[in-house]
Amino acid sequence: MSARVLAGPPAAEALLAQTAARAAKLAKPPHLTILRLGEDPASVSYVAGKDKKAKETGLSSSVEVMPDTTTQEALLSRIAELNADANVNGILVQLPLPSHIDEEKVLSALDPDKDVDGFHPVNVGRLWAGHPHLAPCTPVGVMSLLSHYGYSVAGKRAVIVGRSRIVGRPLAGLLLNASATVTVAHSRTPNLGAVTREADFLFVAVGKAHLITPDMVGAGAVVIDVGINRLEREGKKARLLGDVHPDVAEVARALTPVPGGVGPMTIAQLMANTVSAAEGQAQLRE
Ligand SMILES: Nc1nc(=O)c2c([nH]1)NC[C@@H]1CN(c3ccc(C(=O)N[C@@H](CCC(=O)O)C(=O)O)cc3)C=[N+]21
Repeated sequence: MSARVLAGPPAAEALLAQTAARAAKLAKPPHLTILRLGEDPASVSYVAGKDKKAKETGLSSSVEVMPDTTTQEALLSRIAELNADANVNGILVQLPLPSHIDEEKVLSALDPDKDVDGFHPVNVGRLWAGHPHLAPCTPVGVMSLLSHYGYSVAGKRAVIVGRSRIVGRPLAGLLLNASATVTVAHSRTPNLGAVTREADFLFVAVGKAHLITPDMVGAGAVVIDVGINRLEREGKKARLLGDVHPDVAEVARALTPVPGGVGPMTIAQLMANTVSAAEGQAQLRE
């Protein structure tokens, strides 16, 4: 048996088409401002991808690059200006930030209604209270990938490996809101395989290449691989490896590939969140 491949691009295209239609109904195209500090190559490439996709989706976007020596004070004051600018609907501060900057402070400084990453404590609270407005792009993208391929998690056992702010934690909230029975495993979980084998839906977001091997997956599980591990190669493009070993395809019912699985959904969901932010702001003005 070989698992069904849950490809990201077709699901992302469907979400982008819906998002473009919503954007077109607004008085003007929603605007996303992306702040990037420094020249980390992965950040340069991700930010360029987001900017390009925004424009392809009929949104307006701009990228502001600040030096990696930017002080926290200067960054916070730019964020305050963007918060106050009625022409800016969404703000994204590309992570990771340079080590002299307090990430929590920066993320908490965003206007929660412009926080398209969904990392602000108000948005975390909305998610866990069961009524999300802007929730983190990767986990929301995972939920829409599942529904695109016809899967419902209601009443099913969902196991998440990883408890990050960006993926594990918010995914737990979303799955709970969708009526799954949710377990969050992490680096201190003893006998991880015994926990993951119980999953009907297994989500892995740890950042350890090929952590999940076939013996850790129950027959017929749906496996979502959120890991992106860069394997640098001499003189060649880095190879991307997931957190799930490809041989898991021999036991799982369905599996997302890396690359070409969850990654494209993250970007598509960022566009959807930008439109949601603009819609929310238009309602507040009514
Ligand atoms: N404030 C903030 N918000 C983010 O959402 C955010 C961030 N910072 N920092 C970095 C991570 C990473 N991230 C990805 C987005 C798309 C792909 C993606 O499209 N990946 C492709 C392959 C891309 C490639 O070839 O490198 C794929 O998996 O098929 C991956 C990773 C968003 N992030």
